[in-house]
Amino acid sequence: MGALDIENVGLRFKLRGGGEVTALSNLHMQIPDKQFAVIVGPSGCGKSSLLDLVAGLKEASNGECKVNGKAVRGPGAERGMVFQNYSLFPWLSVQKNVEFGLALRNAPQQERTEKARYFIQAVGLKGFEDAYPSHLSGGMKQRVAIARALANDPEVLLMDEPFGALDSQTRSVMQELLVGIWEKHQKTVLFVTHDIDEAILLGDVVYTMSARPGRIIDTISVDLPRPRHYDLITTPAFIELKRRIHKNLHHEVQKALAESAAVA
Ligand SMILES: Nc1ncnc2c1ncn2[C@@H]1O[C@H](COP(=O)(O)OP(=O)(O)OP(=O)(O)O)[C@@H](O)[C@H]1O
Repeated sequence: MGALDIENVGLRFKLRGGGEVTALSNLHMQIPDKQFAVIVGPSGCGKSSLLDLVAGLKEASNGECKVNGKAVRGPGAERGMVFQNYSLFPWLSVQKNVEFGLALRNAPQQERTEKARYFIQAVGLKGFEDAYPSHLSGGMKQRVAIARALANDPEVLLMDEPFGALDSQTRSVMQELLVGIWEKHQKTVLFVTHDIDEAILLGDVVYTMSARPGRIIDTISVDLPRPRHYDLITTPAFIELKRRIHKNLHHEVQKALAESAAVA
């Protein structure tokens, strides 16, 4: 079970020189168990902040995030996070990076070894168990980060632009890998991206956020059949979804630019 409720969430940051920034306001989302939910939004609208709130890395100024009805009060093993910059421990091997969450939970060594091996294989890195992050490509590092999150057996996988730093070919392979893992392991996924094609190719639902303060302004169910191959992006159904998301985003980016011009 990994249902996620985001109820009337607001987030404000106090600024050092006085005043505050409202990053999120009146944000509502209801993500059912096992759904692949994608968020797109203009830069600075609060997407990372929202994931941090669900991960328990930040605290909401008002409202609440709930996992299976239980309010988030801090980080927890039922939520796994994957960041754009991989966030691997450079001094640990692939095997030890993937074991990390299990070690934190004092899982027996045999369980750590077996689970890590299983997920290293699942992300296609068998044979690289003893390698260190500095010897891996970006795509390989992100596979390790995904294996590390999965080894901890989270119910909800939070992914903050995980493929943003990868070239388009690697990105497309990683998208297929992730969907395969999601279908097999039945996780709830909350995935942030700037890439509209990626959002539609991956998501059951695509949420569009407004310019800051971020809230959900559009929710689109993507009813395209799976598996979704890249060829799909030239079909009329795909183009129609893309047009709708693009139009909303364009409007929000214009709004954000107009606001910053007014402040300047
Ligand atoms: N610690 C902080 N103090 C003040 N403002 C902050 C702080 N952290 C984030 N912000 C502001 O809150 C807003 C939301 O930031 P956030 O990083 O969540 O946006 P984002 O949508 O993920 O951006 P991007 O797409 O560019 O990664 C931004 O305007 C940012 O400048």
